[in-house]
Amino acid sequence: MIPTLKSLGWTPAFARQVDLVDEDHPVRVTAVHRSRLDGLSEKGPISLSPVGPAGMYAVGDWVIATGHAASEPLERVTEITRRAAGEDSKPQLIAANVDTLGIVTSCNADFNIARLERYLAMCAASGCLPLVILTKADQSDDPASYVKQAQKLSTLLTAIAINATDEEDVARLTPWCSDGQTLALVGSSGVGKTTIQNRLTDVIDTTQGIRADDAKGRHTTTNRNLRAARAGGWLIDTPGMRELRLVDATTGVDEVFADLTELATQCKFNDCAHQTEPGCAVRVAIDAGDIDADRLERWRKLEKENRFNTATVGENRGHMKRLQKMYDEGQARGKAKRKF
Ligand SMILES: Nc1nc2c(ncn2[C@@H]2O[C@H](COP(=O)(O)OP(=O)(O)OP(=O)(O)O)[C@@H](O)[C@H]2O)c(=O)[nH]1
Ligand SMILES: [Zn+2]
Repeated sequence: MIPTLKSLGWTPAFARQVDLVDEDHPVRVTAVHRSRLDGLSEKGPISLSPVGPAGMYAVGDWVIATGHAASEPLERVTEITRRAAGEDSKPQLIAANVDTLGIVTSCNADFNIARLERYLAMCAASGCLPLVILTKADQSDDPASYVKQAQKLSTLLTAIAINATDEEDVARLTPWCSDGQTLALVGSSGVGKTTIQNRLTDVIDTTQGIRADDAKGRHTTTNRNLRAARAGGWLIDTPGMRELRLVDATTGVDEVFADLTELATQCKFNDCAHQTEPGCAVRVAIDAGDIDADRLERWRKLEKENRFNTATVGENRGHMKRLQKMYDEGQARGKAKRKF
C-alpha cells in the first residue's frame, strides 16, 4: 500500500520549511545506510543519496528528494539521541520525529522508579510525549498500583497496564500509532517490546523486504526500522533504540523533578546543595514529609550524571559542527529550498 504524506506523518511543521518545485517531493527516511538512505514517499519506496555524511540523518527524518538526491534533513520536531557505545561520548542520533516514546516496563521486579525517571528525563529532552506501558499486568495481583506509581511521576504522562500477549489489550495503544503518529518503544530486555510491536504491525517477519526502484536497478529495502502500524501510524525500532542512555537531558531532568527545582529556588543560597545549609527549602519539605528523601537522592544522581555526559558531548559536538561545515561548503547540491 502506498501511503499519503499525511499518513507518513507530514505536518504543517515540515510543510512550512520548504517550497516544493518541479519534481521535488518529501520523503520519510526509513533506514540509514553508510552512503545511502531508504525512504518512503507518496510515490512509494525510494533509495536516496545523502547530501553529507549519513550520520546527519536518522530514521524518521524528513528530506526533500530531487530525483535520487536527498536534501539535508528538515528541522525535526523531536530528536532522540544517545551516547555512542564505548567510552567516547559522541552524541548519536537514534530517531527523529517520534511523537510518543513508549517507556515499557513490567508490573514486577523490572518496575523501578529511578529508571522510569531516567527515561522520562530523556523523553522530555527529546521532545516526545511519554507513554508508560506496564506489561505483564496478567501476572500481577495489583496492576493498578503500578499505574498509580507511574502516573505520580508526571502529569504529562499516560500510564497503561496491559497484557502484551493479549490482542485486545495491545489495541489500547492504537491512539499512539494511528493517523501518521510515530511511536517508539524503549525499556529493558524481556519487558515485552517485541511482543507489542508484532501485535501492532502486520509484519511478523522483520526481515521481509519491499521492492524499491533505484537508479542502478531494482533492489530490496527492508522496513525493519520504520514499521507500518496496522492502525495507520508508525513504529520505530532500531538497534540503537534498545540501548538508550541519558544525554543532553538538562531540561529533561528539570522537568521530571520540577517540584524539586521549584523548591530549590526558595533556598536561601543559590548554590544550595540541600544538605546542611541554613534556609534550605528542600530540607524543610523533606522533614515535613512532603518530599521523599530518596527522590532528592535520585535527582542528585541524575543531575550529576547528566552534567558529566553533557560536558563531554558538547566538546564532541564542536568537532562535528566543523566537519559538517566542510561538507556544507563543498556541496551546494540538492539542498531543500528553505524559506528561511
Ligand atoms: N504473560 C505475559 N507475558 C509477556 C508479556 N509481555 C511479554 N511477555 C513475554 O515475555 C517474553 C519477552 O518478551 P519480548 O517481547 O521478547 O521482550 P523484549 O522487550 O522485546 O525483549 P528484548 O528483545 O530482549 O529487548 C516473551 O516470552 C513474551 O511472550 C505480558 O504482558 N504478559
Ligand atoms: Zn537547599
